Amino acid sequence: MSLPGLNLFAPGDSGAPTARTPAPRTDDLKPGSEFRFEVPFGSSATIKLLDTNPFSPDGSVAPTAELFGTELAPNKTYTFSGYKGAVYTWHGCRLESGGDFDGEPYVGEETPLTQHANVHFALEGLRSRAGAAAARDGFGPRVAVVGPDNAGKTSLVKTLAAYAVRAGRYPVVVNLDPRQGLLSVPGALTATVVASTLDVEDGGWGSSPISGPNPTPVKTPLVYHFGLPAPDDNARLYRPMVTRLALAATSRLEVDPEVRASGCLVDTPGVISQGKGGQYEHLSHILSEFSVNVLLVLGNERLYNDMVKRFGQSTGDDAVAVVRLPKSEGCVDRDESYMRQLRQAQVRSYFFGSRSNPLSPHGVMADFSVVTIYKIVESSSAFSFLPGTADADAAAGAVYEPVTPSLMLQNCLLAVTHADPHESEDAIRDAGVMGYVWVAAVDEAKKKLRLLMPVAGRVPNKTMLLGTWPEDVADMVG
Ligand SMILES: Nc1ncnc2c1ncn2[C@@H]1O[C@H](COP(=O)(O)OP(=O)(O)OP(=O)(O)O)[C@@H](O)[C@H]1O
Repeated sequence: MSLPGLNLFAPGDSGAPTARTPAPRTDDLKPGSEFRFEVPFGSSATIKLLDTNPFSPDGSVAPTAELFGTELAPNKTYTFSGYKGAVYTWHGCRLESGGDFDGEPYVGEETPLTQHANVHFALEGLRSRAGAAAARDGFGPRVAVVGPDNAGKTSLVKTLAAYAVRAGRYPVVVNLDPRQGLLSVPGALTATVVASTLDVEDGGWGSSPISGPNPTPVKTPLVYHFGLPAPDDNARLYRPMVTRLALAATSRLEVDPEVRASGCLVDTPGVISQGKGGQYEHLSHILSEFSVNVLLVLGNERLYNDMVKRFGQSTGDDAVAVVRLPKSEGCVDRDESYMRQLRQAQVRSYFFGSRSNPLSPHGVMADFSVVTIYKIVESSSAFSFLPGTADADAAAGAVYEPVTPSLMLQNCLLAVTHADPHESEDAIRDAGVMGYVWVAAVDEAKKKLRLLMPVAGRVPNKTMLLGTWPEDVADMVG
């Protein structure tokens, strides 16, 4: 399905077993245990749930297994590449696995899944109450997950979203962490109504509609492009974007009673849980904009105490239930080289899809004169909600600067917004993203850009944004 000459996957990532592939192994998982595994980028490994439960000799209990809340189908082979995760079983199961794992997979018996399931059932209680009160504008739980980097926040959000979908709910899942994308590229902040099964293999969420058929129903995220790695890299941009996403999420909750009763699940960046240099201000902004009433704190006892002191004291409609959950023993620290590969893989899969759902991007030529590009400016100046700060904002400078196309754009990702060319900064910021293009080549002599677009057609006459995050992705087109 790919265009001739385009590399569909990274070199070595063909999906075929390599020469050093060890023989398949089988593992019997006791009820309540999980199979933890890591697969490097450029390799692949498979996992299959066998149709037999060694812990139910009379066959009365069917084997079950799930990956971050989404059930595996028996006898189906799932293929993973550049992945770290765990298959959990409630009732016991036998797994067959093979391929190029990073180290030996192992079975862990200490998992916090029971607590996570209890949180799900508590949220279900709130949703049922909200559903019963839907005629009276009952809102389901608005949940935010906080904790340091690699504490398992995204995994918890994924698990709770998957359980909610299995219970017939339609939660709005919000990603406020620009370090990695959720149904979009890194640098994007997104809100998505998750109404269908999550995809087990492709990063665990599924895909957004771009082109071609899809094995799992697509999800349509609302996207704003922040384009920098951390909220503090431009708080004057981050906070209004959070407000904008919260408005969009709230209006979605308002118009649809089923979404309203399901509530929302908000994933936050680890850095804002550090409490240093006003980081809690970001958190407090997120909680108030999304009217969060359930705050899940992962791992850290000090953070939990801070959260209770700061947010757990209010009563009545503003009350926030602060709940501490243990960090999973399985959570793995991801080093910078892994994170970089993950970002690059997310950008590649935006254009080329995945092994199970390949996509066909299109190359187009565009004149320098038909593109309007702004660079997202890094700025450490603080954001303030105090009155009379317009002058301070003006003194802090622009958040977007016009860019004249040049070789510097080569290999860069550009966010195509809904804003017309030369609209105001606020209009561009609030416009949302219609899609992304990647700059394959720049011909300064002929004043032309060669762009890779996910769909065929002309380059939209809209404002494009260039951030420093994610970094350039080279060699996407062979
Ligand atoms: N039980 C588990 N077993 C194996 N791997 C796991 C488990 N739980 C989470 N992981 C993996 O650990 C890594 C970190 O988890 P996760 O992304 O959920 O953390 P996070 O708090 O969202 O991190 P960050 O804030 O840095 O994005 C991920 O690669 C995830 O797939």
